[in-house]
Amino acid sequence: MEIFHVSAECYPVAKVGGLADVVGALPKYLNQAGHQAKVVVPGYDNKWTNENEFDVVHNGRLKLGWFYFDYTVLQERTGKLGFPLYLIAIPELFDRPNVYSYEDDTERFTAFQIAFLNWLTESEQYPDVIHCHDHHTGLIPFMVQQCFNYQRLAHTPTVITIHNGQYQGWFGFDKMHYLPNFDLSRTGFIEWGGMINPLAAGIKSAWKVTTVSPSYLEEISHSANGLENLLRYEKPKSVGILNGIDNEVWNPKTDPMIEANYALKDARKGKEKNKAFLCEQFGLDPEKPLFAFIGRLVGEKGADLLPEIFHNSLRGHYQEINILVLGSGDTFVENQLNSLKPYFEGNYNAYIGYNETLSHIIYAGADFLLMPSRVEPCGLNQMYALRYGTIPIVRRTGGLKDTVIDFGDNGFGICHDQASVFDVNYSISRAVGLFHDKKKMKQIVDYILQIDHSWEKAAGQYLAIYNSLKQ
Ligand SMILES: Nc1ncnc2c1ncn2[C@@H]1O[C@H](COP(=O)(O)OP(=O)(O)O[C@H]2O[C@H](CO)[C@@H](O)[C@H](O)[C@H]2O)[C@@H](O)[C@H]1O
Repeated sequence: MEIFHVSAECYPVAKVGGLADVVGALPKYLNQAGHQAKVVVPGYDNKWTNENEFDVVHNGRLKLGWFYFDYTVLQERTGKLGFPLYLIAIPELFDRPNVYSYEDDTERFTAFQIAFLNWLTESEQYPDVIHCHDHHTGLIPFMVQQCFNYQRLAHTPTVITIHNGQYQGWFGFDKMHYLPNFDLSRTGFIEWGGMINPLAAGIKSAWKVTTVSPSYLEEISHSANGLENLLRYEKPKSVGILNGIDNEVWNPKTDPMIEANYALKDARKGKEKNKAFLCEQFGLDPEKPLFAFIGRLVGEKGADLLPEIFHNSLRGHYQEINILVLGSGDTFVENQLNSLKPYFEGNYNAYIGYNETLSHIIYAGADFLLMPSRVEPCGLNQMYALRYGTIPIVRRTGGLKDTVIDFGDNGFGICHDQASVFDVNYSISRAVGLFHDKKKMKQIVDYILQIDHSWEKAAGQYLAIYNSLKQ
């Protein structure tokens, strides 16, 4: 079966968060299962693109409202990612280093989607499935079905995966002329709440909707940033599939980014070496439990709670614990996290920014990983933590609820119900107790190192969906 995955991100080509990890892994596993899964992302002007080689496979021109843009489709030459990778280069819109947060993001991602469909129709490619990811590609299922230019693709099954329903890509009807012509009586398919809503358009028009965990599918029928009623209505065509992780990239035995590699039998030593490295880099004490947070510093992740949580725990367990943060996002939170440093020197540090290598070393060297998320559609960090023998401390929500069981319930993690300062401080206190129970700690670490969250299972569930859509 031939499947095109279309996305704004793909690891290692362009990564902002977990979307990239999924799009960089799932297609590889689909190919290993004997299918032809391909990935299409915009051609950004970033390090990865500049360091790799491509062949031009198509040149075209697209119309966006009153403007015309030339675009080129480039194919990565070696196939080393485990899937054919195509970049759609639209120099005026994507020749920039970052993935998002430009004023013309609406124009950029609408043009990207049009270019993708133009390319398929002009080169007469008819895949078995087009799989879209998040709102940046949510207009594709609509355009395939409704735009006159793409009539020949009208019967191609489309799937949309919601990685994060908070962001929907809204824009006004003053930009409706960006879309290629369609029967205006179908305008309802792109509208939600008086705006053009690309995520809603994807949900309405795609043949199947998937969310990245079963619990998240339940949650979004009552909390989805305005899309609750739509998601409830579309529930019969929706499925929750828990993400996997790329066991080749995230493998403590072979990971080239960490200080010392390890497996089950030498996990204690290996983790100690990584912890020692981190503690030296960040002026922390390797004898004390190390708590870490990795992620985007935004409300969904509970990042605004972190400064108070850290302040309370560092005072309550005075000089007994270490805390290390890696993240970027809300400037106010970034400043607050930085401003804690002088008060708790030797026990607390923060790296404000994005650093892939450091994230791997933290998963390997920390004892506990904090995830006080308000919303967590799946969450990959807790699965990476488990893979590296680090105990996750999570709020029971979305995918966190589906993947972590409290050690008090014969499980292996620490769970709390509220995204509140009190709940997290209490969980940290429980973790300190656990850390000093060496026997229990070893038993849990040995157990979690053997949990398998690889993509094989989830890839099989996606294949079952694709097969059910076969014409
Ligand atoms: N400062 C930093 N430096 C280095 N690495 C950093 C970093 N900040 C984040 N990361 C990395 O980015 C990824 C984050 O993935 P998540 O799944 O936790 O969240 P995200 O909210 O981006 O994804 C959304 O999509 C994914 C995929 O479906 C869902 O799991 C999730 O719940 C949903 O919110 C991890 O690989 C993490 O290590």
